[in-house]
Amino acid sequence: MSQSSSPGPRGPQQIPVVVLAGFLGSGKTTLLNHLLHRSGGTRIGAVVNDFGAIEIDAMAVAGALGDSTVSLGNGCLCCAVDAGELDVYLERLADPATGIDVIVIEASGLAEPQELVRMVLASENPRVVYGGLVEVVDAAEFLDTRQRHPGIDRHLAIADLVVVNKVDRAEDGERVLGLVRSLGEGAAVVAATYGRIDPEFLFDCRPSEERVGQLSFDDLHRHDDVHGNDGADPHGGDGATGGDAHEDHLGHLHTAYDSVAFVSDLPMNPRRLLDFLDGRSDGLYRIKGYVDFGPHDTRNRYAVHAVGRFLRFYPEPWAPGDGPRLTQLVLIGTGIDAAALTKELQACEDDAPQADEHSMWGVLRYVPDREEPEAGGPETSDDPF
Ligand SMILES: Nc1nc2c(ncn2[C@@H]2O[C@H](COP(=O)(O)OP(=O)(O)OP(=O)(O)O)[C@@H](O)[C@H]2O)c(=O)[nH]1
Repeated sequence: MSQSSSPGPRGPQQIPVVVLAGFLGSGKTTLLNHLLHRSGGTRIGAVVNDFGAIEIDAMAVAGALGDSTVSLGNGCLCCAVDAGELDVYLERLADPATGIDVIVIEASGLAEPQELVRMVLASENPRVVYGGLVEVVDAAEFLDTRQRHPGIDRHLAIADLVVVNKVDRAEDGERVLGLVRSLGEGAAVVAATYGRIDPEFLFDCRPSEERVGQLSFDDLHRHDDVHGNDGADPHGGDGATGGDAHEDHLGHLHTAYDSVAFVSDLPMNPRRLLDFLDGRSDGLYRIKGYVDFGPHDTRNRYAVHAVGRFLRFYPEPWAPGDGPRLTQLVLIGTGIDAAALTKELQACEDDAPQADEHSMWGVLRYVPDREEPEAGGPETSDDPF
């Protein structure tokens, strides 16, 4: 491999840029929040990329980061943003005045990691250096996801560190770990729940001088055949956010997915929303956002996460600075009908002034025990890291 394909050793003033990738809902935001809470004196800057039109992930990390986070919404970073645009953000975060020690790019769950690596390597900013690729795997969903998208193997093959997350939910965590190890081609593999890994893993996951993850020089300079073919119909979906199958990113995961953004200033009826969620199709793989149940719970908004058949609500008190009380949801899936979904969600709106008794029971069934941290929330104090 040509030496010119690899970043040189980190200079004294250089800030590593770590790419944090992984399929939809695997736990990237949860891991990023863990790092933010547990990184001690290390100051982390984050670039958060949302697939949907509402920047839910950025909302989930912004509280912890303030001005150290920049958000690149509405489309996969791998295609929607060019290297020059990313450079502007890296420049801002790498400014010595920010005091940032490491930058983490949280990719959307449908981004192609090799494209992101390429973009970081293309950065002309002498203050940043590529810091490695971390892939988060959802141990509970991995076997199914891999069946639908065999191209995912390729993502693991170029990773420097693979975090096999959600081992608490996996039926056979050991099998998934073994499989990931065999696909990781030398990457460090670490099991985790709620992304709780030792931050040292990440900040030390810089590749050696000889390699950029498992990417070869040719991989990095060839656009055509590095994407792998996952068998998904690149023209699937109705052409919303993810449907623009451009020649350059034909075969990218996101070309088979569409997203729908739903915003409402009317409260949602909890029973109707639950019926909607319980009846969601398998193609509707990921839902995330915040729900206002109005009179059914005037004190809290509810962060909602659906990943495959997994569903959770996380109540969080409304804060005075939250602005108008809105429901904001992003729905991501294959073969979804945006207009029909919007209509179904509109049918969940409810401006009745009073809550009926027990209306929240269905929702509360999906509120986790206290020890489960919310994707954007604080962690329990007995975390090992
Ligand atoms: N049971 C369990 N749930 C987890 C774990 N890690 C994350 N979750 C939950 O999984 C859901 C999705 O987590 P996120 O961190 O938002 O996932 P993500 O990869 O950022 O999602 P996208 O950005 O949409 O791709 C949330 O409800 C998390 O609380 C885990 O180890 N175990």
